Amino acid sequence: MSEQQRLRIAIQKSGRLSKDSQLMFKNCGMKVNLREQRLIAHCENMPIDILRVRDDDIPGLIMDGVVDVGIVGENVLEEETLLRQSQQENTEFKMLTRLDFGGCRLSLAVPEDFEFKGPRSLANLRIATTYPGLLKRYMDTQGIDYTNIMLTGSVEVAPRAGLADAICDLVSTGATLEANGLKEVEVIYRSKATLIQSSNPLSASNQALLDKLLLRIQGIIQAKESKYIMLHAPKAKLEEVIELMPGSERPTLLPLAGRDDLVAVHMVSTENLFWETMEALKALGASSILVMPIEKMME
Ligand SMILES: Nc1ncnc2c1ncn2[C@@H]1O[C@H](COP(=O)(O)OP(=O)(O)OP(=O)(O)O)[C@@H](O)[C@H]1O
Ligand SMILES: O=P(O)(O)OC[C@H]1O[C@H](OP(=O)(O)OP(=O)(O)O)[C@H](O)[C@@H]1O
Ligand SMILES: [Mg+2]
Repeated sequence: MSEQQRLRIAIQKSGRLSKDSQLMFKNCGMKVNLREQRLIAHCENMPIDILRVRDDDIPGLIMDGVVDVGIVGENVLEEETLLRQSQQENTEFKMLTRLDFGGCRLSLAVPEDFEFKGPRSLANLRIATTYPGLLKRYMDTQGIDYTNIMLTGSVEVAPRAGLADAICDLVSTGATLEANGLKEVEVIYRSKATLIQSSNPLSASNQALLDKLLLRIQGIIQAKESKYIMLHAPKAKLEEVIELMPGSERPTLLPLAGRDDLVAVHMVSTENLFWETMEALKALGASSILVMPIEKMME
């Protein structure tokens, strides 16, 4: 098959989304040798090429139809969309699915000793960010003037370096802010990684391949969120036990050898079973409660 006909997927070369993107494709059954530091990696068992680029380039590559599919944070996607809209450029793409990694928030943060009494406290101050479009949209809705200081990295250092009074940057655990003597004061955008597709039509075979991959990806996400639960329950308390199990519409009931008073209950739960629920189940007389991970799922 020629290079042109292979499905082209762009992922971040190295950074926060790289490992999870690679693992997701591996779990989909794709065999890709990414060990070499090459821009393009060929999938050995499917007609797919993986392009490894900086995450900032992925939305543009999709919107310009240079690659077919991409994994990128919603923050970067939305920022590129705002930039392109301001330049009257094409912003079309198809959102395929939100993924279960790359969760973070874009927040305003100020030095610990800054007296913050709401976004108004930032009026006419300098705010350093890598996301000028998202910051402007937020400040415009608040009706607050400010000076944008564009930085592509080390944003958290800007206040200490005297470059800015506040920052607008990505936060996950908050450890980076704390290490730089800053406090988070407003969340302006919540983001996760997403799978997006170019709006250019694919060949029938590539579209079929993508549809298959998408089902596998959704199966992986669903499986990660689900648990297989097994327990022994007293027959007399069965209704109450089933009531307590999360998403327990159709449990399987099995007889237990030599025990007429007990029954085994098996079910797939779409949620985790919390300790509190396990304790409540035990209080009802349930025993041998097992909560097991599910690797793959197809409904
Ligand atoms: N602390 C975090 N926890 C989880 N996800 C994050 C975190 N920080 C960023 N992300 C998400 O991962 C994406 C990539 O983050 P990363 O810091 O690797 O980007 P980068 O430094 O711009 O990389 P590149 O070199 O590809 O431009 C972000 O746009 C965001 O969607
Ligand atoms: O709240 P935290 O858990 O500390 O995470 C936030 C940090 O993570 C990201 O940077 P990353 O560590 O990916 O490095 P980078 O600045 O080189 O992109 C982001 O830009 C923040 O700096
Ligand atoms: Mg980047």
